[in-house]
Amino acid sequence: VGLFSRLQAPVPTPRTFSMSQVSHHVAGPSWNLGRLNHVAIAVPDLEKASVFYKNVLGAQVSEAVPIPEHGVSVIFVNLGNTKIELLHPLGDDSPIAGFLQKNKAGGMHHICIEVDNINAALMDLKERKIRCLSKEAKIGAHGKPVIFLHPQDCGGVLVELEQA
Ligand SMILES: C[C@@H](C(=O)O)C(=O)SCCNC(=O)CCNC(=O)[C@H](O)C(C)(C)COP(=O)(O)OP(=O)(O)OC[C@H]1O[C@@H](n2cnc3c(N)ncnc32)[C@H](O)[C@@H]1OP(=O)(O)O
Repeated sequence: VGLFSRLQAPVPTPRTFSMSQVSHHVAGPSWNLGRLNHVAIAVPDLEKASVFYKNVLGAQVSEAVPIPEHGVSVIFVNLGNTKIELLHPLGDDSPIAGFLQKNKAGGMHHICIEVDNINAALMDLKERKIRCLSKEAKIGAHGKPVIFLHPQDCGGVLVELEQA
């Protein structure tokens, strides 16, 4: 609720965020929200999903990349202005195993939005009682620091923030 009510609150002085070519309103006192980095989709069969995006939709699709620190294997689908991340569980306690148990056919798992200062975002969101799912930022799929925000505090959507 906090994140959304804050985004809807009147913004006194719109400023631009130089990382992106698009103008964005100020997201907080010391950090700014940027582009949509990716939409992540959990899939029960990575190979099948890869074939769908590559051969049926004609997208540019990477090889599968194991990311043991996050308990997932990932395939990146390049869409030009953003990416789709196809996620499959890796290891015994993958954070997406439960999601796939509940959503057998797979489904949209999270969105990832860039920020210009992940540590400032983390501190600010904690103060606003938005639950961050790790104590500090971890290195994400693109080699940059990321944090995840609890879906129950973000309108039912698991939100990842990535340092741009
Ligand atoms: C490589 C990296 C990257 O991109 O950089 C990645 O992708 S790593 C991608 C994988 N890593 C992560 O997801 C890390 C952050 N995720 C987590 O810490 C966890 O998965 C949670 C989001 C806290 C969910 O934990 P867990 O599955 O144990 O709990 P749960 O099943 O009891 O779910 C608690 C509540 O959240 C909801 N819930 C669970 N997963 C959800 C999701 N993906 N989207 C929206 N809601 C979700 C459940 O329906 C439930 O709501 P109700 O209580 O209303 O029924």
